[in-house]
Amino acid sequence: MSRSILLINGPNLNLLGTREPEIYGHETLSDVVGLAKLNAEKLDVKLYDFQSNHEGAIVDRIQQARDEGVKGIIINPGAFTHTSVAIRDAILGVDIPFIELHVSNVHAREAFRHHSYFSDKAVAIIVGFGVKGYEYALDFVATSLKFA
Ligand SMILES: O=C1C[C@@](O)(C(=O)O)C[C@@H](O)[C@@H]1O
Repeated sequence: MSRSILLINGPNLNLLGTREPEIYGHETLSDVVGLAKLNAEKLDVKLYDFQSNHEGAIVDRIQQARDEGVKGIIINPGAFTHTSVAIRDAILGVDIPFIELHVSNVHAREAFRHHSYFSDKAVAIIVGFGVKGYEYALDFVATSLKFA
């Protein structure tokens, strides 16, 4: 399979489903990843998935993606969205196009969530669609020429 996509979830997203459910909903990360894998199969793409609470581990995973020939990255950097120059540099360093995704509408929340170290470089941003955003992102990446 020539097209592979990497889905990255940053810190605390392993708690999806139990973490502040009024903001992030009731579906777990394994629900989300399970559905994404099924959809990837239908779209004929290989999906790698990775979750970490550690900045350096995410940097390492992004660097590995280049060796794997990953064509597109979908990333929910969690709180690192608002702090991480290192993850930004990694994703620019490997030169793989990416989509930035947030489950919640970060712009309707605290001011410190309004700034992102990723948005100005992302192909597209998905914000506030709940976990449905992961389905939209995968569909877009798998069918977009930018990720061919
Ligand atoms: O951990 C998260 C999750 C988040 O990225 C989201 O998916 O809505 C929004 C971030 O501000 C927050 O730190």
